[in-house]
Amino acid sequence: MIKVINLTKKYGNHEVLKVISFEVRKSVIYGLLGRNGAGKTTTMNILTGLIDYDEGEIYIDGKMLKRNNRKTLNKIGYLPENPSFYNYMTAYEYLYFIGEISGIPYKKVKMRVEELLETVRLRDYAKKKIKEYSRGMKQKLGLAVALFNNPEIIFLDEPTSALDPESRHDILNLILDMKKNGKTIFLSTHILSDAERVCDYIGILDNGIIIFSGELRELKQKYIQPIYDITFETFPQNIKEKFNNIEWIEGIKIYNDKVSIYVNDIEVAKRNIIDEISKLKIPVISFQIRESNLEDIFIRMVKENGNI
Ligand SMILES: Nc1ncnc2c1ncn2[C@@H]1O[C@H](COP(=O)(O)OP(=O)(O)OP(=O)(O)O)[C@@H](O)[C@H]1O
Repeated sequence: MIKVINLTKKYGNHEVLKVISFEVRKSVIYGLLGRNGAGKTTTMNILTGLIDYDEGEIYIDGKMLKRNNRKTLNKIGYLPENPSFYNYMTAYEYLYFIGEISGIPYKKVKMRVEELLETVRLRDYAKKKIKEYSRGMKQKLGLAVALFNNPEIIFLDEPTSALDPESRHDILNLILDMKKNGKTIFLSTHILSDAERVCDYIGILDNGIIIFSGELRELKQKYIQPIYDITFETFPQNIKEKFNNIEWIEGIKIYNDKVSIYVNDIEVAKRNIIDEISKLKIPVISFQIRESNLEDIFIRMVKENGNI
């Protein structure tokens, strides 16, 4: 559905996209991951025809984006990171306005507005002024706008960032519904747990290149690694220093009193970990083993790419 070949983009001397290639199949959710400033929004803006690129080729549903702009862009809906609306309008008025500027006959606009309010579950708030909307409601309205022309591909830039957990949950469910309806969804995010929940495919953008593009399942299988999560009663001073030279420990991550120990030889670890922890002489509150999640894998891959 989307094919990007050797795409490059510079701002002055800053090579934001050094050379990136990836493919997105029809009716899947593809998540583009990267740290702040990695070039996610730049990629989105290029793929939605908002900004130009330097070199490379982009195909949307088999048609080259540059040569066939208007026709190709009709297949696309876009929800930018910070959508702006006319805040003095109600959602009804705003969607009617979008219908009018899209050149759709009035009767059809009315039907479409009703449908969309239902789809994004805003019907009960449709007569409220947008300025009174929460961020989550504004995102839903943004989704309705992106869906207005019934596009085949929907681009969502950081759709859940800055939302509270309940609104995030709502938006993720709407994204899953869109996939069920056959849409192809290309989203960018740095909330890795959200990507893990909804994405079938993942692209990791780092230092101007795509260091992985493929199935999330495949990525998790490739990077499967046991991790011990341990919560201590007090901050474990010097744990890094003490555990650094242990061969079967690959890395340690500390968040306050919680420590994650990444292990490369589980059999040796099972026999030795309790011993090593007891040497610290700090009371342990909880102790469990788990497999790596997308966040663990992301950090490891970016580290291997030389950026941490
Ligand atoms: N119009 C511009 N002119 C010059 N530099 C720009 C421009 N837009 C973006 N950049 C730079 O390009 C890099 C990539 O920016 P981009 O917004 O694409 O990153 P991002 O991955 O979306 O980050 P974030 O998660 O913070 O939104 C950044 O270093 C940014 O400062």
